[in-house]
Amino acid sequence: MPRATVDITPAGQRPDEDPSLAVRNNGGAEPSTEPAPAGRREALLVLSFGGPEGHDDVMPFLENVTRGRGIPRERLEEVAEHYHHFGGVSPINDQNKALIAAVEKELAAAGIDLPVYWGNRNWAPYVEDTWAQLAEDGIEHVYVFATSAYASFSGCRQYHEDIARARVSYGGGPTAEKLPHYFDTPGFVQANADALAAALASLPEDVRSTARLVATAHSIPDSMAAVAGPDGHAYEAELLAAAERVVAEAAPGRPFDLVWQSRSGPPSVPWLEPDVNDHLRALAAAGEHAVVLFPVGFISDHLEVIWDLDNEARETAEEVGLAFARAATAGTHPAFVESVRMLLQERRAGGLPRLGTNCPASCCFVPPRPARPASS
Ligand SMILES: CC1=C(CCC(=O)O)c2cc3nc(cc4[nH]c(cc5[nH]c(cc1n2)c(C)c5CCC(=O)O)c(CCC(=O)O)c4C)C(CCC(=O)O)=C3C
Ligand SMILES: [Fe+2]
Repeated sequence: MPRATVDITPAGQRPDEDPSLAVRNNGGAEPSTEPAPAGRREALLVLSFGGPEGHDDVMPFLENVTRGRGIPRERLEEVAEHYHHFGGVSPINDQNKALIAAVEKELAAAGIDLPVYWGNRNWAPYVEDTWAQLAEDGIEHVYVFATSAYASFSGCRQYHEDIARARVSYGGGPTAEKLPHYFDTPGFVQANADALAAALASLPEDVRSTARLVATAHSIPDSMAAVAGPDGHAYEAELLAAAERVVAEAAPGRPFDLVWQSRSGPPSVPWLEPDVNDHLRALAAAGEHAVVLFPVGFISDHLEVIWDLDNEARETAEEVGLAFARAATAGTHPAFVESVRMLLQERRAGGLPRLGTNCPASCCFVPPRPARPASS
């Protein structure tokens, strides 16, 4: 089922240029430093990407993802094949359910009585439907935990827009605030560091101490990277900071590289480089014997991890003779789950937003592509 679209920002206009848009964009409100008022009915909303649940869902899902974003048809067909390889089912939905179950348990254990809801941008349960449920359940305020740890249009602003679209489609509902970026929380770092250490330990003993550590994240267009975060380029900066902390924890003193995966878009548009596969070839050519990839850019082992790394990158490594291991993502690691609880608690207590890790409601803004006549 393709979802209905609601334009919340006129083409080319930043959401902060028109006060009425700012009101409608309350979901993306500036992070507050007020403590939660006593008696306010609150909830946590896990807001994610969504993924298909079977073969027939794949194309409508991809059309939702890429609507208006100028991704060539051939790329869609290629990506559809990746999903069909897994029965048309993305693992991301089960992973989100597992995260929600773990967070519910964590909150209950800490004596925090707060319901947890789930909504997606691109597939059921759509955030618009979840929003109606929140409103009907009498929830007055929602803390939004987006399943991306970083700044960028795709990982941050677009989630603000999802909230705004849901509010517009319902005609109101709870107020909301997006929890800060969490790439540098101790629990996220610990989860990734434990996974990196385990992946290193899985390599043959003779290459363990020399294996090259390679962090990966989703490539984005250069133009999107340039406007990520309040001063631009925050996506790359935050990824570098996260990878540095993970390596400092798991393999102190060892060098690492940060490279990019899963690029789409037409070849004429520049995206962040180098691509992970090109990088593996370059490492082999430079005489390296082994690599450990750690996809610090993602929080679960969804399709772009299990296909683009476990399949494509592993194959490239084999071709060029590199021993290969891939570290797990944070998933439901207890330290990560604890960090989610702490983010929430900090905010409810009125703690200062963590400096440098909050996007104002207007940042990461990428003007929509101008409408083009449909080509037949
Ligand atoms: C930064 C970033 C994240 C991390 C932040 C976050 O997690 O939000 C992310 C996550 C994800 N991306 C995902 C899937 C896809 N992304 C696509 C397309 C794109 N991603 C982009 C960026 C990112 N993407 C961009 C700039 C595009 C081009 C289109 C556009 O400008 O918007 C396409 C279209 C086909 C293609 O071209 O690949 C698909 C199918 C899935 C679900 C996987 C599953 O099903 O398990 C997840 C979690
Ligand atoms: Fe993506």
